Amino acid sequence: MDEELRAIAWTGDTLTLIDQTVLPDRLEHLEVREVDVLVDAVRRLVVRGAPALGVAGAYGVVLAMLQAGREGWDRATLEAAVDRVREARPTAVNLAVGVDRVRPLIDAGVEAAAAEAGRVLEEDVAANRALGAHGADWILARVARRPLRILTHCNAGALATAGWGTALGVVRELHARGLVETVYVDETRPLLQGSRLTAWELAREGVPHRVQIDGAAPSTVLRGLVDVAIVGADRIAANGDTANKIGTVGVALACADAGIPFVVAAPWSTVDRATATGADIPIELRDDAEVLGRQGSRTAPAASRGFNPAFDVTPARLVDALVTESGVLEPARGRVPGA
Ligand SMILES: CSC[C@H]1O[C@H](OP(=O)(O)O)[C@H](O)[C@@H]1O
Repeated sequence: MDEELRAIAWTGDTLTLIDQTVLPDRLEHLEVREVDVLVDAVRRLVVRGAPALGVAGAYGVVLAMLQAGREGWDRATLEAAVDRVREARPTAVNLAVGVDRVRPLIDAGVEAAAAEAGRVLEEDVAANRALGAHGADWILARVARRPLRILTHCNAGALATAGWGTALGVVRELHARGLVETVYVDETRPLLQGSRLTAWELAREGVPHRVQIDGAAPSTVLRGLVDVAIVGADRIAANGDTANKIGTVGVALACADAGIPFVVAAPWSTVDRATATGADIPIELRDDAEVLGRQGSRTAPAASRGFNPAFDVTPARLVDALVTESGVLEPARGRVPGA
């Protein structure tokens, strides 16, 4: 494996994104200099994952400032453009957090705003490295100090963050210690972030893994084939309820029934104390076509409609560990962010 994987980078006036819609077939980059190109990239999941969206939001403010200077926007036009970035996807709280980190610096100028956005990026990489170690330590202390069989859902890796990853940050740390036997990777329909992105990250680094259909996950857990499940998060409420990719709560229910740890790995930037419970987390409803296919490749009759919530909410009582950069909370035991 060559240099560390970075999904998002800033070079002076351009945000360079790995285009995650064409992985694993092609590694291509999208260079973004305009706000509405970034908004489209967020909505199409060219860039995706809560922490990565936080960085995109932060630099989205800088892009808006630069475009305002090029095109002579007034302040209202600039603020409306920043709002479009902030509202591009509703569930991952990091997008709004990233915008709100940089927006107050609009009057301070592009250099100051870009410097703050750079801090958002580097803070996330540092947080992921730290939470990876905390998560590995917590798991090894509670499961066993031997190579482990892990299950993960969706992609919470370097591609979903500024670098290293959250759930995959814990996996990378365990792998570095020689303590990963295999990773069961849920393919994660409909957009296949697991089979396309997580498997790509693990394969390029030689981490043993097997891709499974989402529907296999509860059975794999209940058959005793998994020692621990580790997932990311898009928004964590004050009571510890956690929004993550659709299909996550099924994994958590199986883990609870099987008595194995269900671990959420996320930086504090994903915790939203202003959201009291999971019932208050906005769940993104995406296009039917992602579920049903489009003309010529439909997976259901033309008369069928789809139902495509992109996230679900796992209640805190099912979250054995919330792994952050400053340590591990245990929501299932009542140790929650808002306590
Ligand atoms: C480290 S956050 C990853 C998180 O974000 C993903 O959602 P999406 O691919 O729609 O941006 C998924 O929920 C992951 O767990």
